[in-house]
Amino acid sequence: MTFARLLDLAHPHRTALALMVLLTLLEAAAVLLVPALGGWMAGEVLTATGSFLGPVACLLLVLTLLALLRTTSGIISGRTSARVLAHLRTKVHDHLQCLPLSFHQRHSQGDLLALSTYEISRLGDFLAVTLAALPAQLLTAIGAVVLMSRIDAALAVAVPILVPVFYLGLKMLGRHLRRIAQEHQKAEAAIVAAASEDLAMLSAIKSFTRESETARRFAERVTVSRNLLIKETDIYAILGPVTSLLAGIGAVALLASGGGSLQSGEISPSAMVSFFLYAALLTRPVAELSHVYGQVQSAKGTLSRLGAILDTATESDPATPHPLGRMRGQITFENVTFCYPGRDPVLRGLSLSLRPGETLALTGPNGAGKSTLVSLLLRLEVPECGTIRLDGVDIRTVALQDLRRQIAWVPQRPLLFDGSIRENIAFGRAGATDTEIERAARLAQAHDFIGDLPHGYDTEIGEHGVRLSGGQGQRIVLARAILKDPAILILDEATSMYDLNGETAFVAAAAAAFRDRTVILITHRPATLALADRIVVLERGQVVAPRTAA
Ligand SMILES: Nc1ncnc2c1ncn2[C@@H]1O[C@H](COP(=O)(O)OP(=O)(O)OP(=O)(O)O)[C@@H](O)[C@H]1O
Repeated sequence: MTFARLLDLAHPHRTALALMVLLTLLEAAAVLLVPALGGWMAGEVLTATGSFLGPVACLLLVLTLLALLRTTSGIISGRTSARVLAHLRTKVHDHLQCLPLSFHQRHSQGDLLALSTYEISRLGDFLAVTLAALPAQLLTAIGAVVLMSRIDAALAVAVPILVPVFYLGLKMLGRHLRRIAQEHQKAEAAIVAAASEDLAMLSAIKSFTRESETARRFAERVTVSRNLLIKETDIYAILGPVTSLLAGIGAVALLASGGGSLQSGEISPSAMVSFFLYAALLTRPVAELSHVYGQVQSAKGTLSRLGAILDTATESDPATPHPLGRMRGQITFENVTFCYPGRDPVLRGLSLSLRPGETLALTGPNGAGKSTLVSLLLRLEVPECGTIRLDGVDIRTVALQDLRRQIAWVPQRPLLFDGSIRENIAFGRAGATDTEIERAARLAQAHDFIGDLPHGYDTEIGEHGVRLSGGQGQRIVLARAILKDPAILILDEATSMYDLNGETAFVAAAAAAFRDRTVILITHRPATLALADRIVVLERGQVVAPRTAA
C-alpha cells in the first residue's frame, strides 16, 4: 500500500527518475571497473615490466567518464529533487484546500503544516535522491561481491551466510528507528503548532504576562524533539560506520585467508590488489544501504500520514449538477436538522423562508446556531436531514462553486491576508476595476480611512491585517463582499466593531449595498436590526419569534 502510494507520487517524474537510475547504474558499472584496472596496474608495476601505460590510460578514461556521469547525475538529481518537492507541496496544499471544513476542524493545523513542509521535503529527497540511487548501490554491492568471489571462491560461501545475518540486524534496528522517527515527526508537528499559536496569541500573551509559561511550554516541546533527534542521529551515526566496519572486517578476513593462496601462487598479485580494492569498494554501498533502511522507516511514517489525507474525500459535486444562472435569491430551509460530531443537535427541524430581495435579521442567544445556518447554506456543512433550496433548487444538486458564487459571506472574524488593501478587497471578484473597488469601499465606509493612510489603497496591511484596527479590517472585508455583487449577502456581526458614526453611515448607505439582493444580517445591534424587513429569533436551533419590523 505504502509502495503503491510512493509509485503514485513518483509517476509524474518517472522519466527523470528513470534517467537518474540509468546514470547512477552506469556510474556504478564504471566504479566496478576501477579495482580491476587498479589490480592490473599494480600487477604491471609489481612485475616491473614497465608497460603500465595501458592500465593508466584506461583508468584515466574511466575516471573521466565517472566525473562526467557524476556531474550529469548530480544536476539531474538536484533538479528532480526540486521538482518532486514542488509537486508534493502543491498536491498536498491543493488537496487540503478541497477537503471539507469539518476535516480541518478535526485535525491540528500544526500537524498539517509540519506534514506539508518539513516532512514532505524529507520525503522528496528520499524519493529523488536516495531511492533513485538505490539500484546503483545494489549493483555496486552485488558486483563487488560477484567479482571478489571470482577471485576467491571462499567468498561465494561466506556471502549467503553474512547477508541474512546483516539483514536481520538491520530489520531489528529499523523497527526501533521507525518508532523514533514517528515520535520525532509528531514532536516536530507539536513545535510548529505551538510556534504558530504563540505568534497568533502574542498580544494576549503579552497583556496577560504569560511569556514565561509560553516559553516553558515551547521549550518542553523543543526538548522532546531534540532528544528524539539526538537518538535518531546517534543511531544513524553508529549504523553507517559499524556496517562499514563489519563489511571491512569480513573483507579483511577473507583477504587474510587469501594470503595463503598468494604465497602458493594460486592467486596473482594483481588479482590480490583487485580483491582488496573490491573489498574497500564494498564497504561504501553497504554502509549507505544501511542508511537507506533507516530512511525507508521514516518515509513509511510520512507516507501513511500523507495517504490518510490524500484518501480523505474532497468536497464533491453531483454527477450532473443542476445549472445555475444569476439567482433571484429565494432561500428556503425545510425541516433542517444538524449536529456537529459528538454534540447535541444545533439545528432541530428548522424551517425558514426568505423572499427574493428581502433583508432578514437573524438574532438570538450565543450558540443558538445562527452561524451554523450560514455554513449549511454555503454547504460548508451538510445537514443530517431536511432540505435547503435556492430559488426552489435543492442546493445538493448544484455544483459547489456555482452555489458559492451566488453568496457573499462576511464572517464574524475578518479574514484578511498579507497584501495591500486593494488586493484584499479585489479578492471578492477577479478582474474588478479600481473604480469598482473604490465604490465597494465607499459603501462599506472604508474609503475615507483608506484615503488617510500613507499609501491609500496600496497600503500593505500585514498578515491577517495586523496593521489595521478591528473596525478597519471589518470594513475591508465588507467592501470585498459588496464587490462580489452576489445574489445573497450574509453579514455575520459584520459591523460589530464599527464606531457609531461608521455604523450610522453604513446604515444610511445600506439601501444601495443591499439593492437587488437577499440579505441575511446576523446581529444583536439595534441600528443594524432596524435595516431588516423582518427579524427572526433563533433559540436552541429553532425559530422562536418571527416578527415584522415596525
Ligand atoms: N466546529 C464545531 N464543532 C463542534 N461544535 C461547534 C462547532 N462550531 C460551532 N459549534 C457549536 O454549535 C453551536 C452553535 O454555534 P454557532 O456558531 O452556530 O452559534 P451562533 O448562534 O452563531 O453564536 P454567536 O451568537 O455566539 O455567534 C454552539 O454550541 C457551538 O459551540
